[in-house]
Amino acid sequence: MKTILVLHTGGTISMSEDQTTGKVSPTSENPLKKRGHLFDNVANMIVEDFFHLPSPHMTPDKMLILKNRIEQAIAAHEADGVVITHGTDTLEETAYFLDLTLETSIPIVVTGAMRSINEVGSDGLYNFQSAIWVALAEEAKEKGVLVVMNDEIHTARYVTKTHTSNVATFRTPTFGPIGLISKNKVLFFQKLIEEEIYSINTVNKKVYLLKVYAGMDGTLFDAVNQPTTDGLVIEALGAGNLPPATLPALKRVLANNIPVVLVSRSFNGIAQDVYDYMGGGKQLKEDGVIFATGLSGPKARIKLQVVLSQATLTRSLEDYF
Ligand SMILES: NC(=O)C[C@H](N)C(=O)O
Repeated sequence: MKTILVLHTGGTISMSEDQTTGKVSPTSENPLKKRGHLFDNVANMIVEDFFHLPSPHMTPDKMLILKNRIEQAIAAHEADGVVITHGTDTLEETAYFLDLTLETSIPIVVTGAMRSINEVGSDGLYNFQSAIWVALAEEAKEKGVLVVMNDEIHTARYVTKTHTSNVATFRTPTFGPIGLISKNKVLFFQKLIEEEIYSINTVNKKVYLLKVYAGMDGTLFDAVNQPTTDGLVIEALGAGNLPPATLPALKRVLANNIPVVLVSRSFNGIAQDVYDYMGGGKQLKEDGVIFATGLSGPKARIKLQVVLSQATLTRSLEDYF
């Protein structure tokens, strides 16, 4: 029988709702630990209450601690797969951080819940069970970090939370899920074309994220243009365009050798340097802005932070995106 390492980090999957007030609060011990017997004939389980965090409290430093624990388990051949339960608000960022920093072929699966453990129609135990099945599946090997929610299997790289309350909240824009679970049967129908792994031991780079809007000027660009800033990601308009009033401040950021990575604020599609007008993507790229393909703003920020945290860069920063 295979062994699965389960690392609980908190989130609604570990919370309970006060049936009178409707308030959802963390529990002292993750309720899923009491349901371990459901997997007695399925897998050996090593279960750790690793963090007790609502996921808005998750930080890159904590993601690194989680990564190091998993790395230790991999090196010690402690488990055949890993399941991490996590709050959904920042689940996609932790999953992608692990995807970029863990070198392993074993399944690493992240899951969560949109309803607390004692709510009618709670999805936590169901998602947890699905995550265990995926972590046990041979086909889940060599697939990078996976996010399993609501019967779907997504890559950590592209999945995102799209709804504040719906159990079907996790979607992959443009491409869709790479697999599904149906009555505990795990099916894959896609996989990532290439993997990216970066070895890091620290993650203290200051990388900011700005969302662009109609009529935006350079105020926020000037605000992040500091000697302590290591990078900037901008969620630009459409295919990758900016309002002209942002350009002088953007040029001041670039002149201070602060790398600027651009993604689109649009949900689907990719950023492309197409338009040749003031503020158009073609001119931004010529000015040195790096276009990231297919990533969301938060994902591009995680990636820039990880890439800059390596001991050395083996190629130009642009070649990493
Ligand atoms: N569904 C959830 O887990 C949301 C919760 N606020 C969290 O991210 O911890």
